[in-house]
Amino acid sequence: MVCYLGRTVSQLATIGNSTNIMWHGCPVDKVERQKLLKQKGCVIWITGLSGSGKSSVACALSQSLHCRGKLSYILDGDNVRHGLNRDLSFKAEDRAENIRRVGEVAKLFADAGLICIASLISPYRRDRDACRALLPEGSFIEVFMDVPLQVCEARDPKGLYKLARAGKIEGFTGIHDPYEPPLNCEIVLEHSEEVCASPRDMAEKVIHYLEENGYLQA
Ligand SMILES: Nc1ncnc2c1ncn2[C@@H]1O[C@H](COP(=O)(O)OS(=O)(=O)O)[C@@H](OP(=O)(O)O)[C@H]1O
Ligand SMILES: Nc1ncnc2c1ncn2[C@@H]1O[C@H](COP(=O)(O)OP(=O)(O)O)[C@@H](O)[C@H]1O
Repeated sequence: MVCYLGRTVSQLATIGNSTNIMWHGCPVDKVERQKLLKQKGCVIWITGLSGSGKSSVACALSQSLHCRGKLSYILDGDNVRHGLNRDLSFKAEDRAENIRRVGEVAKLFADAGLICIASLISPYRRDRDACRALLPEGSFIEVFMDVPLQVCEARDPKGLYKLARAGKIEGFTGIHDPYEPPLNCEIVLEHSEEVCASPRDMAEKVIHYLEENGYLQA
């Protein structure tokens, strides 16, 4: 029987198209990294329509965590599509692959002990739930930007809704393509005529959740 690093070759695995692979552990693990950072790794997944405020809340949250001496990192859909996911379109299957890849990266960041803030439209429940399943129970914190389409379209900072309405963009979320709101997410950030909260106020609601659930301590 062949051994490698004290492991028998029979522990080789096939994952997808990757054959004969073996997971390597290390004495410095997630627990040690969390002690170093004095926080618990997790994924804060911000989902909502284009223009709902995902990036604004993500930035405000990262700033607030930084002021508390906590290390976070933002995976923003727009930004990730400039590099890692530059090969993906907005067809449903490509959006699914976008979310799958970001979910796997977010899982690695959480394992590194980081507070990973993922802000993507991520319109399909099935894709978001698949990301949730990658993480230990409680480590995937889904945040829904509950902002009506009318408000998002009135904001339209990039003019994309206008282009979509003019037929110059096809398959735009909320206009041509669907958005499936979460059915039981951890946090809902509402913005309506009655409830007007700033990105900072919204971020503080997420901070409160993290404090209450012990993520801001090792
Ligand atoms: N067809 C279509 N539908 C929706 N959004 C579009 C589209 N084409 C380009 N954009 C711009 O891409 C940003 C969304 O990228 P995401 O990776 O978050 O989308 S998804 O999760 O894969 O659905 C999104 O950025 P945000 O406005 O910050 O959400 C848009 O500016
Ligand atoms: N809570 C808020 N109240 C008012 N305007 C907001 C709020 N959050 C974001 N905005 C504005 O809405 C627009 C879209 O915000 P953004 O964070 O880019 O949304 P998304 O990332 O979901 O596309 C921007 O012009 C931003 O300044």
